[in-house]
Amino acid sequence: MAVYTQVDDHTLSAFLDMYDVGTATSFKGIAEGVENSNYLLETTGGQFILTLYEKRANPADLPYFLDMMEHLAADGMPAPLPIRDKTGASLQTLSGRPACLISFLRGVSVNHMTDAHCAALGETLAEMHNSLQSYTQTRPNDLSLKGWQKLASDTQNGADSVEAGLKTIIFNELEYLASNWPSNLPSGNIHADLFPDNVLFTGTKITGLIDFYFGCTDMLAYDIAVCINAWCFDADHTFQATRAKRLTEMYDSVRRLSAAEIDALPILCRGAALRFLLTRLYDWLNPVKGAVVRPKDPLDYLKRLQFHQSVKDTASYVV
Ligand SMILES: Nc1ncnc2c1ncn2[C@@H]1O[C@H](COP(=O)(O)OP(=O)(O)OP(=O)(O)O)[C@@H](O)[C@H]1O
Ligand SMILES: N[C@@H](CCO)C(=O)O
Repeated sequence: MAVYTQVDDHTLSAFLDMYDVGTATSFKGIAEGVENSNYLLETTGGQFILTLYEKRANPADLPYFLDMMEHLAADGMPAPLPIRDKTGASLQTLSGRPACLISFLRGVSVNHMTDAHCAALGETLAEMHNSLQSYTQTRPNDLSLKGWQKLASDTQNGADSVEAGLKTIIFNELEYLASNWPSNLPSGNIHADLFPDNVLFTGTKITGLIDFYFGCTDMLAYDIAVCINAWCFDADHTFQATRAKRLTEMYDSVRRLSAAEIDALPILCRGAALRFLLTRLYDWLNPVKGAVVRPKDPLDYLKRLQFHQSVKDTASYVV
């Protein structure tokens, strides 16, 4: 359960006094998520999510994430709106942690992804990228090549205990990516972790994009590659080409993909697969003491990586 920091009623009421949101009528910890403590809060003024940022969040990055959400929400995108307190600040301190109140978004995340969900995702992702063109803050992607190299070193002693030969696979892939990683593709601010649990749907309409805490400045097409990995494989790790094609087709209908971006999709998908393989491997080998949440299986992303390595041309991903 992702509630690491408990907030008592007295502390909550003093916190809410700083805002114009009324008084609490319901306050419950949310079980999903692993990074931060999240509460669902209902007040006489509406429904909100209260997040307390835990140790892995770098406080210096929080204004970038919150302003990104605010920019998107102000532009009509289905992103949470950080609520400003009576002094105009959206970042606060609560129970010794940086904390923020954001608007509650309706919708449910899907476990069974369909072509229609992926089409909606492609369209919304492109709209988000277009909107973020006018978001002027930047944040380097610390989970790109350099970050992967560090994670590979940090996990090299344990990798083969998870799967024989995994260490060699990781280092060979890193060498390939380091020599071939694209550098001249259109870039901007991206979500970088738009997994199904971070997208809320009502039917096949997207009503929420959440969890912007890996947001960063990188190649826009890398965000598509993250989504292809997260949305276009079945539970048995079989690639679902039609889903990927609907995703890229609808993306392209909103923001035209250049030939260079399309050509780069196979390598970007390899990089994105390695990113989640490495972070999951690190978490698998370094479980947090007392955590109830089970680490996610790194090998899901080894299978995706191996699929992308086998791809001969971009026809697998685009119409
Ligand atoms: N604005 C929102 N509107 C509705 N529900 C939300 C909102 N923000 C978060 N949630 C709910 O809280 C849960 C956890 O949120 P989030 O994914 O941001 O947490 P996290 O600890 O950063 O998770 P992760 O492990 O995915 O990084 C979500 O799965 C969702 O159920
Ligand atoms: N979405 C990630 C966790 C947060 O980065 C994963 O499934 O591995």
